[in-house]
Amino acid sequence: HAWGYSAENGPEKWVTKLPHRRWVPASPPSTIVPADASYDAGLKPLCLKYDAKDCIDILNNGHSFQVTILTEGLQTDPISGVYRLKQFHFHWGGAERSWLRLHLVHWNTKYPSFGEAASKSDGLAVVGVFLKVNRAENAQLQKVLDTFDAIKTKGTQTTFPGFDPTTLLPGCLDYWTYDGSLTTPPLLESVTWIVCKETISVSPAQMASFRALQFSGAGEAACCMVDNYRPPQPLKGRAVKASFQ
Ligand SMILES: NS(=O)(=O)c1ncc[nH]1
Ligand SMILES: [Zn+2]
Repeated sequence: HAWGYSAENGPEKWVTKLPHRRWVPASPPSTIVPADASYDAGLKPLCLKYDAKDCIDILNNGHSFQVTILTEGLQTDPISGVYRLKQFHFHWGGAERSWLRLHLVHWNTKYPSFGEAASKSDGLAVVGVFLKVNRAENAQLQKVLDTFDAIKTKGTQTTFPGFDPTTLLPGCLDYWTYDGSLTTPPLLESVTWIVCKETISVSPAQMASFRALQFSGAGEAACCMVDNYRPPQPLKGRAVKASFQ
């Protein structure tokens, strides 16, 4: 049966066929990067270019919600080549763990499609941004939250035109980068993780909106969408490089 985040079908049950390198812990930036992160002068600035006209819709897929994009975006240099934004989504904690993470999922356009790229070691690049719960409301993020009534339950979606994902990025794009895997099944080991040092803010009320979404489908017993994240996994000796000193 389908994977999820419950005791029955959650991360402990995600049996992976291949020996997977684990993705590096994505916990609050203060702890995400082990002290052994090393500055790499060869890393160039993260250059994210998206076009608002390419945002098309927003979907509750039963694990998170994702905004699907038509065309490209990312050009950056921990990883040479042009990566195209495919979708972005979030992960967040439950009441006692008020944090959120934004993942902008890109695929390497040297491959014909996301599906092809997803199985290649240089196929995917996910930009991770941490959201910190502060007093300030995030007006850009609110545009995403305003669709939540229409995507409350699994399988619902609505149009979401004209949103520019760069408006969700922090001002400073210093980042850490390391090789890892998708954090959801099939946990493919094809992700170059690019995690921004700087966070963006979200208000407590906005945080509550995320938790009003449901894993469950309409007509099913309501199950709030919280803790939809994979617990941190060990670095397993992989180097984490920093684009900043
Ligand atoms: N959470 S993640 O960014 O690793 C991901 N994207 C697509 C599937 N899983
Ligand atoms: Zn994710």
